[in-house]
Amino acid sequence: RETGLPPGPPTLPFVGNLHLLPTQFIHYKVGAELKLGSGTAIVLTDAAAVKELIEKRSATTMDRPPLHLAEVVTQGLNLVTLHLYARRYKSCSLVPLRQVLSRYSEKWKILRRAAQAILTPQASARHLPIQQAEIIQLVHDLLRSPESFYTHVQRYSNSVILSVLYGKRSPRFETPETVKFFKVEHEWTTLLETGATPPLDYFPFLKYVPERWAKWKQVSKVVRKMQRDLYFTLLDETQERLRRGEGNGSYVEELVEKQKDLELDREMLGYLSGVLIETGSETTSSYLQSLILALVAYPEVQKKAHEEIDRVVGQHRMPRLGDLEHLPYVQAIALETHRFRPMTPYGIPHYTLATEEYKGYVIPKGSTIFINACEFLNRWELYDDPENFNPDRYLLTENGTKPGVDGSNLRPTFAFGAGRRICPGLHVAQHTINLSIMNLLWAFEFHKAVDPKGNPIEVDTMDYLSGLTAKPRSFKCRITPRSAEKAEIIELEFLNATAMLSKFEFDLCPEDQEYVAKLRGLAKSKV
Ligand code: HEM
Repeated sequence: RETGLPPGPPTLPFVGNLHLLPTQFIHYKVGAELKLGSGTAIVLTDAAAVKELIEKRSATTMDRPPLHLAEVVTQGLNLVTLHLYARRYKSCSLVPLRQVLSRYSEKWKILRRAAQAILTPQASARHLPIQQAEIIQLVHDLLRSPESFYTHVQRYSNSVILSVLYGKRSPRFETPETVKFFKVEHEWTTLLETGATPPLDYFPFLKYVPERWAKWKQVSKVVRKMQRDLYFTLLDETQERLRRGEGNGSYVEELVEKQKDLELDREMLGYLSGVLIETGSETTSSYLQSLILALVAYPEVQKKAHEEIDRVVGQHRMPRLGDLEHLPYVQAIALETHRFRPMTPYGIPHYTLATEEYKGYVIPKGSTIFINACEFLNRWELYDDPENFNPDRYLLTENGTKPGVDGSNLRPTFAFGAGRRICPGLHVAQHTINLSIMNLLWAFEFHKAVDPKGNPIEVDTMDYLSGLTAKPRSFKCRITPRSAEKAEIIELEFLNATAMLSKFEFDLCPEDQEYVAKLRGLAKSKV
């Protein structure tokens, strides 16, 4: 360990602290500075440090660490992982380094600029009608088969994002696009898991092991093919519909129309939109699964939310986004869920483009920076009883901190990252989240499931899957409609939503067509 670095645990020869990188609950296990192979990783556990280093000094901390697998699989076109120094060109004497660097940062700028097109609140608002119709299907699905809530939520998040991006929805969890997405996502995240491949980014010579001995190279090719098949089929279908004059205002249509101005070639267009499905789908569904888990574990929170929603929205109609400003407790639930179980507990790592100095410590150029949100969002000095799911804290102070404590370095949007890499899907995600919380709590009570002897089955709010995003392991719960009148309203609203949903039901496979027709027929017979 070089002098001047922040303190960290003892290192082993060659690997440094690589062996300490846990695969599960990473956020509870590591401290301030780690040596990863010959590289350095800094773990920020303080909101002031995030504000200073990731926001104010964003120009030098905006990069992502090199991820050779992403290079191989997406050939430098994954906006999330795009590393501005393309290592594979570094030693190439034919192309001057500066030219290569500027080509890469140019590519990132182009992709990011195009992604900003859905970042603005105005642009996101355009997609509200389909988001509003999709939440009605989720509520209807939960009414019909509440035991499948885990996959209903996954279908819903995936369908919202496919509708927003490509104008094409998924009415079932078994809809071919959704099945393909989950298959690709599974293969891709398995490949990226710590330990699944040799540490290629810390020991670059491993990249040159011939394919017959490096299974990861074969798997990478398969994943690349699967991703391209999904991304480019969806892109081609959207372009074809646009040519037929059957556009419905999706994000990709807008990109296609502005393709020249945005300087996007076909490859960039395909990957940009594809990567947005990847980032937008499971983040939102994991958030909603965490929310349901917390609601089951904390019935008193539901009670308060029910009282507020009944007072503002009443019994006779479903909530709309416009109700949100009159529902401070619901807004507090949204924030508390982000604090209680941040979706990316360790953020998505940043990487320094230049050496920085912070509070007397040196952060060398080329350091990976993790934001340990989970640690500082659970600090006893800042929060009252932080291990408790208690939305009331956000009614007392803006950032949920104890009254009298300085919480000015925190921000309610921290869950979406910070600086120049802040999540571009923030507004789309917040609309989905807010519509979901209001409607789920208007319609249902979430209880513990009971075993055959009638005893409640406890839920464990710490039982999460391994990985860099926080997804609760599948759990059991009982979801019941709050009244017979509400159940009837849900059937009626589901029928009324047909007009909007069917605008997004292009080229459905015969099974999907049969499914939506049957579902709507059933709803008709009930109203
Ligand atoms: C609950 C929902 C979501 C959460 C909590 C979330 C959180 C995050 C976080 C923490 C980052 C890293 C920011 C940083 O590096 O500082 C990020 C990046 C990103 N998110 Fe989200 N996100 C969500 C939903 C979405 C949605 C719906 C989309 C797309 C429509 C999206 C697209 C992206 C993209 C493309 C990036 C990479 C940006 C870049 O590297 O320049 N996210 N998100």
